Amino acid sequence: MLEVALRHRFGPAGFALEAAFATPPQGVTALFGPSGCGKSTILAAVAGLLRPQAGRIALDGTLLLDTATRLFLPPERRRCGMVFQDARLFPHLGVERNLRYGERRAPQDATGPGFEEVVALLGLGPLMGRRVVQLSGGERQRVALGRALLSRPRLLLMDEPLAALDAERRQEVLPFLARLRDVAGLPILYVTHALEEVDALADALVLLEGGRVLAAGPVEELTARTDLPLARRRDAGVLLGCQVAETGQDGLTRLSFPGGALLTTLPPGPPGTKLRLRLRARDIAVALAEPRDISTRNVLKARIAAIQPAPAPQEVFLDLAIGPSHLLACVTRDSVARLGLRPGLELWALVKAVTFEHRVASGEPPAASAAMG
Ligand SMILES: Nc1ncnc2c1ncn2[C@@H]1O[C@H](COP(=O)(O)OP(=O)(O)OP(=O)(O)O)[C@@H](O)[C@H]1O
Repeated sequence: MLEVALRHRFGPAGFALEAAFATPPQGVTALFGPSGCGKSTILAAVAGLLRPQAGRIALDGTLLLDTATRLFLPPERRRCGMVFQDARLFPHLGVERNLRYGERRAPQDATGPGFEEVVALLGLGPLMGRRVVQLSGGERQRVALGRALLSRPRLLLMDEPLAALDAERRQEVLPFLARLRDVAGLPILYVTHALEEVDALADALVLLEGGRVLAAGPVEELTARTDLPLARRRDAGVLLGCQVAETGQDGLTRLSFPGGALLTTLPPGPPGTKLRLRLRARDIAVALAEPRDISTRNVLKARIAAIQPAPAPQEVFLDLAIGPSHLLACVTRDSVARLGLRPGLELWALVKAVTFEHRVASGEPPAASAAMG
């Protein structure tokens, strides 16, 4: 677990950071927020590249920084692997020698995946004989991930590692990042602007604004809250953990979640594959009676748990309970009045589309949208 508590101001009237959060012991914690909210500053402080005016940082109980006792571990003793937006490989060295550089930085007694294992994990075999200039942006990032992992870090810090890539390349690298997350068994602090990356990779989220933490916790929990900036986005909606139940003869795949099931058109993997669905609040409608003779296949029995304000004054969020699971639907206040919607009311939720993200290291395409209409 990484524990971070920081206070820092750049100059008397400059940007002020005051942030505290803790990450789970393994998996990706995304630092998410608008430009200039302090994400990279936090990463720099954790790496030891910035000495904050006040703070304490501990990794699995070991102090990296404690300004109260003037403890400041230099960057090279923190055992943080870093991956930046640009791969920062040594251009004059080939792929293998870049990777070996990482390996040489690993402490003698450190445990972790070996050279061959990392090469296989990140699909680097075919790149081995190449020079850095002969690599695509996505390939460079994969080598940078390998180099970071081979230094056997205790923590990985990633500063927008996909931001410099086009959409196609991002999709190419995402599954490798997911594999690394699942195999490395380390905490990964991951700075991003892209919700798509949060959906695909993050276990926990730290939402930042103006140098402060607005909220921190499991991604599923934070995406279900209507009081956070995430709810103001067009793609606002809950993330729902699902499992592939079966693929029927009709070619539709049944995904089960606690309390219900959804049908999708895309084949998201063999039975048992775990996925995470983003159910956008704008893609969910409600009906008082079970709708018949409509094209929407995903019609779920639900109960209104709460009605909460939405960003637009003429709209609200319905918090819909389906067994133990919750969805958010965005409807107009006019619909609330016309249908007499109120907490406790049972109704039907019509899910018009889902976006799903693979959560398992599989090498399959990580993200896709499926409309079932
Ligand atoms: N060395 C510095 N001196 C003065 N101000 C700084 C310094 N480094 C960063 N800042 C300011 O601190 C604020 C936070 O910067 P930071 O890079 O942490 O934001 P960010 O959330 O990572 O932004 P982005 O998403 O655009 O990369 C910004 O207003 C920036 O201008």
